[in-house]
Amino acid sequence: MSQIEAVKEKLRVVRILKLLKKRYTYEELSKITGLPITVLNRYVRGKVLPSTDRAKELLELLSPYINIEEEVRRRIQFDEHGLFDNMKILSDTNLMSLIAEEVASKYISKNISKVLTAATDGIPLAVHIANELNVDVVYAKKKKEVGVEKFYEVNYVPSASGSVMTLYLPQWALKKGERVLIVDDVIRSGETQRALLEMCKQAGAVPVGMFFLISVGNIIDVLKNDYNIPVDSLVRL
Ligand SMILES: O=P(O)(O)OC[C@H]1O[C@H](OP(=O)(O)OP(=O)(O)O)[C@H](O)[C@@H]1O
Repeated sequence: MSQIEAVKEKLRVVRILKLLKKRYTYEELSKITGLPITVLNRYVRGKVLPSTDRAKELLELLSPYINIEEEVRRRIQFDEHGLFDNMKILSDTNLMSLIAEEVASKYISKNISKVLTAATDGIPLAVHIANELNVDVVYAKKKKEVGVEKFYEVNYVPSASGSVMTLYLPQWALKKGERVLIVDDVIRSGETQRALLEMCKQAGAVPVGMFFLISVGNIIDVLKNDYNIPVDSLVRL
């Protein structure tokens, strides 16, 4: 294992502990890990990192207690209009990092050169995944910013609106031949995602896969079928 990989593993353990700390007390975590509360507390507060051996041990001991999908599901609470507050998920940088690590491990060998999303809510997840893949992140916006010379532009009809919208991306942001991972927080009708795929087409870029935190209905299977690329979501509603 390289030094960087070892550090990443240690940071992963700290992230897992931080997440578990939201549901378990230090006493409970101490029983699970066999480590004193003071030691666990120092890890959680980022004061020290576990040794390489201890990080491995902790990963094994803690894995049965961690279920990222459940963690996301637990935060989805629908209101009377059938909507939910996704900021309960997107605001948790620790959770986002853990999810991004999993997604990146699937795509790390796929030579991704850009992560592409649509503003606004796709951005936090896209940044975390791009960071893990060590590539840049670009996002299409719903308005034309001044100061940009040329845009890719795609019209689409978002499910809820019933009116035509346009997504804009500066042309410098996506180049011919680039290998693109498309991500977003939620996919419902898939219209936003089809617009992003169309943007890749305009640029001559290659969509390599798609990942969503939450998908509604069977849209994942529809896109997989239509585009013949891996399409996954962490939580299916
Ligand atoms: O699959 P679809 O039916 O296209 O819906 C999914 C899109 O809807 C949400 O964005 P929204 O357009 O609400 O914009 P926002 O991120 O600025 O809230 C979400 O972030 C996705 O981009």
